[in-house]
Amino acid sequence: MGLSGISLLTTTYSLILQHQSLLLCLRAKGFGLDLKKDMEGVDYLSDERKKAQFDVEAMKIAWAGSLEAFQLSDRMAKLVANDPAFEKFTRPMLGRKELIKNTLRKAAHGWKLIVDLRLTEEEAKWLRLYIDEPAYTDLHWGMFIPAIEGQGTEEQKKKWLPLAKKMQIIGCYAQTELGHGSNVQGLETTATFDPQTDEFIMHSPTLTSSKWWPGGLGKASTHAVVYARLIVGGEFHGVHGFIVQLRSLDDHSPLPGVTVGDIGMKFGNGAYNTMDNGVLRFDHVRIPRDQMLMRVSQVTREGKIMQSDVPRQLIYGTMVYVRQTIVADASKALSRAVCIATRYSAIRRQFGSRNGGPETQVIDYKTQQSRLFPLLASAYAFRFVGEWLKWLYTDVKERLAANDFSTLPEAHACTAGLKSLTTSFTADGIEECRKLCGGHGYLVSSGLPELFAVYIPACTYEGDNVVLLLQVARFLVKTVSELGYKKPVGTTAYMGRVASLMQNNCAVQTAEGWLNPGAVVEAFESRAARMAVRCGQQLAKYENPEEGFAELSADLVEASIAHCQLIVVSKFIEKLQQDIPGKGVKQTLEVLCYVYALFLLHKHQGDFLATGYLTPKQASLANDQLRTLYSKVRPNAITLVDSFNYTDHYLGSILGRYDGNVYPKLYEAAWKDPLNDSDVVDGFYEYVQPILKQKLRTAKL
Ligand SMILES: CCCCCCCCCCC/C=C/C(=O)SCCNC(=O)CCNC(=O)[C@H](O)C(C)(C)COP(=O)(O)OP(=O)(O)OC[C@H]1O[C@@H](n2cnc3c(N)ncnc32)[C@H](O)[C@@H]1OP(=O)(O)O
Ligand SMILES: Cc1cc2nc3c(=O)[nH]c(=O)nc-3n(C[C@H](O)[C@H](O)[C@H](O)COP(=O)(O)OP(=O)(O)OC[C@H]3O[C@@H](n4cnc5c(N)ncnc54)[C@H](O)[C@@H]3O)c2cc1C
Repeated sequence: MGLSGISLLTTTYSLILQHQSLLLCLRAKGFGLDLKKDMEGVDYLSDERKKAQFDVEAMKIAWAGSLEAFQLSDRMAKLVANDPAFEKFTRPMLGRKELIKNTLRKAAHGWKLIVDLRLTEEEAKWLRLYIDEPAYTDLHWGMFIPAIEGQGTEEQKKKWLPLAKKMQIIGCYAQTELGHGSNVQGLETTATFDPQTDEFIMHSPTLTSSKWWPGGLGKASTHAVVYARLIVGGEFHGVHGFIVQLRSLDDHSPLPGVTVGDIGMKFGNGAYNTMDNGVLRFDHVRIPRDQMLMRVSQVTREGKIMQSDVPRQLIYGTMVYVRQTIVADASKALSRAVCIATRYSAIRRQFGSRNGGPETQVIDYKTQQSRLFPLLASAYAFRFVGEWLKWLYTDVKERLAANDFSTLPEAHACTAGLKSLTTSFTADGIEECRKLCGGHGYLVSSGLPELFAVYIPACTYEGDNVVLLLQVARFLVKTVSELGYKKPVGTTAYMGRVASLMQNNCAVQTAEGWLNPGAVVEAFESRAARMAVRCGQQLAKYENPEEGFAELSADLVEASIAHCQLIVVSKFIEKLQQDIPGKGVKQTLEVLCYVYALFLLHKHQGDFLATGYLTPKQASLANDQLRTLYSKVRPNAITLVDSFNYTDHYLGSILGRYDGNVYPKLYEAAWKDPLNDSDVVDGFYEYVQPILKQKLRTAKL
């Protein structure tokens, strides 16, 4: 569609919106309510905002990472929120075809803004984030381009990146197959070198070899990085990436030998159904030899395999990159849900009314606090560990460019483990936020059902969370087994003090004693070290290490979780050792840091007790301190979620509105449902009236 088509659509769309709100006013008046009068301009959360004990503007900067990052993100959020083309409230009601067309329209409008306003890549990334609709562009920018950047030679990058970055081609990341996802080495698609023609022949030999799941593949992509078994001279040489054109650049039809389509509807309405996850089969499709991504291995014109000195694991490098971005995204998704649940918990009142006065705000119930505040603290914890992981990834990338591969295993273990830990917790956390909002949380207009439906596949894509924790376990077991002769570094450096961590027990004697970063870190280090060493000792009893690993895998997963939780706690504490300006900002973050750590300690106290590091009394003191900490969070709760700086557009939730004007807006939204277009429902005369009018022949009923 041309750009004039897009603006016509936008105008039509805003006319529809105006028409809807007019209808709504008339209808509401019909019920004797003047909603317009009640609704506008009042901040129902202003009393809550006055309770803040810290400088909210400074906290916004601490959350964003820097003043520049805050300003950039704020500018992009407002650009999207103020543009009617990005309206999203009708999304859950659209059929699949309309949904995809709507997403294509938004992506085109987003691209027009990027070009017209000359946005930087960083600005464009935030723009796409705030458009808040999974689209083929996520995979094009998030995986296709990084795959070429990470695995292509300089020549290949020179050829393909300009085309991709100007969007003259659209690409996706085609790795997973119908029969193979986690086991990448088990992929069946073949790329056979033909020395006669200097080409690879891409082929899907079985049904299970069909590519299945790649986002953007179904309908949008013209190209893909396809992962396939390299076959040269009749021999298999491992899985590699190949750039393959799938569709004509003239009319978008599939090229000869290519069968491609969408895999069908996914969980939830709207949600991830805006994405065209696809299926792809090749029937002996030929591509030039130079379309194999050749940074790791090269195939020469003569059909020789040449290995460069980079490790073959670099073929998995795009996954390391994306797992790192997924950790940063976890804090965004969790903070959105928490923002909604916190604001609504301050508006919602139940029970406790005295002398006809108002009922109690549900946020004041200790049970509500003990469920909500750890999620709030976790959102901040994930934000800071995400920031650290980005630093780690940047460092590894620079080292790789200089052919230093020493930190790659650590980067793999950290990205895999933290991706798993943060996405599992966030998925559960969003669902908990829905429950914290009672019945209204189940309404689509709360924003929570769609957020949940969009988010949960994060536990599966980019590596199933259990499979990834098992990777961390391998890394830990290796670290433990090498302790006698190799000094552990990075996130496993604490293992170097394993003797004292195994012997020393917790010294905390009072609830206040837990407000000590050293005591907290030592508790998490001791628990993680003891669990890893215990697994190592158990493993040593097996003659066949692989058999032992499989047998003990559930325990190994728990040890990996303990290690990853230690990383998150430590990075939060390290963040607080930095200069954080603004009245009360650091002190408030310290409270959240202790909430995060002591909540985990309470939740997993079985581990801490079983490893013998804590006594039941010390565990109980931690819980006492947690209650005190919740009281400290309470006055700051609303402003802590305001500090995320989310627009109402991005939140997409009536319950989470900034002004707290929940009930009139919920009432208004109900009347926007198409079912309320008429008083008598379609189908009434066919299916309901005949029942009402029936004359029963027997008197039995
Ligand atoms: C602005 C950015 C926006 C981004 C937008 C993105 C939005 C997201 C949308 C979602 C898109 C989703 C995409 C996908 O899902 S793509 C497909 C992802 N697939 C997977 O993740 C598959 C998971 N499986 C694997 O990663 C591996 O196969 C596995 C780790 C399980 C390894 O299996 P296996 O044991 O068979 O391993 P190998 O024999 O091949 O290798 C073992 C050694 O290699 C090391 N290793 C493994 N992985 C890595 C890695 N990624 N990096 C570095 N090293 C790695 C492993 O530790 C072993 O090392 P040792 O031999 O030394 O022990
Ligand atoms: C929304 C979405 C988008 C996606 N986008 C893409 C994309 O763009 N490109 C792409 O290539 N792929 C994509 N994928 C595919 C995704 O990467 C895979 O689904 C994922 O890697 C998991 O693999 P699997 O489906 O084979 O799960 P399986 O490995 O079959 O997992 C099934 C179960 O087996 C368990 N299991 C598997 N192996 C082990 C083991 N060794 N030990 C113990 N338990 C095990 C798992 O824990 C899980 O419980 C996407 C998937 C989804 C849901």
